[in-house]
Amino acid sequence: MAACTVYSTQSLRTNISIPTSSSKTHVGFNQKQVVFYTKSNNKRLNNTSRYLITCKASDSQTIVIGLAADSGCGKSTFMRRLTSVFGGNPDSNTLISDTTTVICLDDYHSLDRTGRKEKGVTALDPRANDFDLMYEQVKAIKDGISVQKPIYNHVTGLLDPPELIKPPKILVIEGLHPMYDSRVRDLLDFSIYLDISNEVKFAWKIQRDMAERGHSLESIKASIEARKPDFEAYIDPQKQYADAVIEVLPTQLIPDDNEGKILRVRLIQKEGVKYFSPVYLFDEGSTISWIPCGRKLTCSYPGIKFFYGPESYKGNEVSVVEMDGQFDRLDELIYVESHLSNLSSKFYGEVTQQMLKHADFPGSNNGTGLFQTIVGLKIRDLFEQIVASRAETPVGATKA
Ligand SMILES: Nc1ncnc2c1ncn2[C@@H]1O[C@H](COP(=O)(O)OP(=O)(O)OP(=O)(O)O)[C@@H](O)[C@H]1O
Ligand SMILES: O=C(CO)[C@H](O)[C@H](O)COP(=O)(O)O
Repeated sequence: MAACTVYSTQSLRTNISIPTSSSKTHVGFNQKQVVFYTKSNNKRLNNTSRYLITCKASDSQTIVIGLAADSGCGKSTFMRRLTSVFGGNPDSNTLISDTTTVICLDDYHSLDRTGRKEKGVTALDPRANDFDLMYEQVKAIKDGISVQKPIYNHVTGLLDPPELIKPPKILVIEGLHPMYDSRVRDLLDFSIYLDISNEVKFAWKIQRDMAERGHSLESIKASIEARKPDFEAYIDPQKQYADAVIEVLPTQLIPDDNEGKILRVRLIQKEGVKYFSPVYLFDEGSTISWIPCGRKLTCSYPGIKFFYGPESYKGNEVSVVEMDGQFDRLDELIYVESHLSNLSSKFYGEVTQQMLKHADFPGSNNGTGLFQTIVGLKIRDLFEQIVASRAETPVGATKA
């Protein structure tokens, strides 16, 4: 239950307050109203109009983060970095730390694998997903109410019996459609889109699905092609709504490179988002190109190039930090970190420390790992700011 203070309306000015669990009553919540029960026999009390309930939202509201990307685009890797920033265990299967719970939106597939096949729709098609249930459950969790969430089983292609999800401090909803439905989108306190270009997606898919899942090159190509129209219609447009986009492109340092190993990664940060202040290089608002290679940073061919500047993105004002190339020595990242500002780190060198801690994660030697780590710190900062602001102002005042 949320920690709420119950005031008698007649005696507000005389400062008489009844705590949430007084000797005679305790307070319950359903989705619409506050309900009083007697303690002795848990009987509902109807005549509660004399009371005014004031709840501090910090105690009762979950912060919701949306992470959108196509399958195989690094969502799990990003979640492991985020969990680690919050002090959780990034190697746990459930990715649940004391603070964060991650829900994979595949669990809201309304059609199982056979159902999709019969109807001739992909999992990316909104018709294969239950947005009403997604909205109701995310809203309930945000309001502090536990839900029985369905589970989509990727091994069997069927829906398993549901599992209980209790409201955490931070809920991350990750998957194909966190920003597709406007009702769900409006519940998000912050949103991220991982935008992996087709060339790079292909290289990653081959690496994973051939090496780890035994798929053939032809089948991987066919699956990417089959998903393309729905990806473009339903997934890609969500990036216009994202507060931060991590865009992953082939390098520009090697002319006509098509290996997809060296990456140019752009962190696109929306301006004017509450509790989110974009990271910048050297001088906020300026436009800068920087090649840090030299005495303080070892760079083998083709080197490393940074860029920072303002841009317009999908009709929004954004600022972009870009890194092309990869680090030879990860400990030297501290040199780059010292030139970045507004990182929301707790101490000098925290970004480098996080990157070194997970040096074995994919992308740790390039901009994907660097920017995922920075966005993780930004989410922690956003969370701390929201909690602090709620602690200052009790935002809910309800007459029962
Ligand atoms: N930054 C990266 N650099 C290189 N390869 C990467 C990177 N991120 C992910 N990959 C590759 O892509 C694969 C998929 O990554 P990950 O499991 O994090 O993606 P996902 O979006 O969670 O996938 P799915 O939705 O299919 O479970 C990894 O096994 C790895 O091969
Ligand atoms: O795009 C996806 C998100 O992960 C999957 O393809 C979708 O969830 C369907 O899963 P499966 O192929 O295991 O039936």
